[in-house]
Amino acid sequence: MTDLIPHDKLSDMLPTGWVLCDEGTAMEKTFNFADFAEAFSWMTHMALVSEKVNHHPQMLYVYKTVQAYLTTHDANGITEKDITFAQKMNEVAGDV
Ligand SMILES: C[C@H](O)[C@H](O)[C@H]1CNC2=NC(N)=NC(=O)C2=N1
Repeated sequence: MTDLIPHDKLSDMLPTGWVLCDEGTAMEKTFNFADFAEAFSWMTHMALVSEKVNHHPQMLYVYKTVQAYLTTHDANGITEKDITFAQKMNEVAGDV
């Protein structure tokens, strides 16, 4: 079982652009890409990464904007897995 990160520690651990939501049980970020192809390629890349690490974000796209949402369902809150995955999302997306 992956451990929940204590709520008071969470804010300092969020990667750039990510914010807490759902009463601190999840985190989200909106990515704005140059065009649809960029957005969807990134989503596909992240989907393949999520399969590799067995941790799956929620992603909602509207044309070239993607809202990413992370929580650890098994723990009903935010764990290291979410923080690490969010960092990876930022890294792959670049400065968007
Ligand atoms: C059975 C499977 O390993 C689990 O359901 C994994 C899959 N991907 C997951 N993704 C996320 N975001 N949270 C989980 O708890 C989780 N658990």
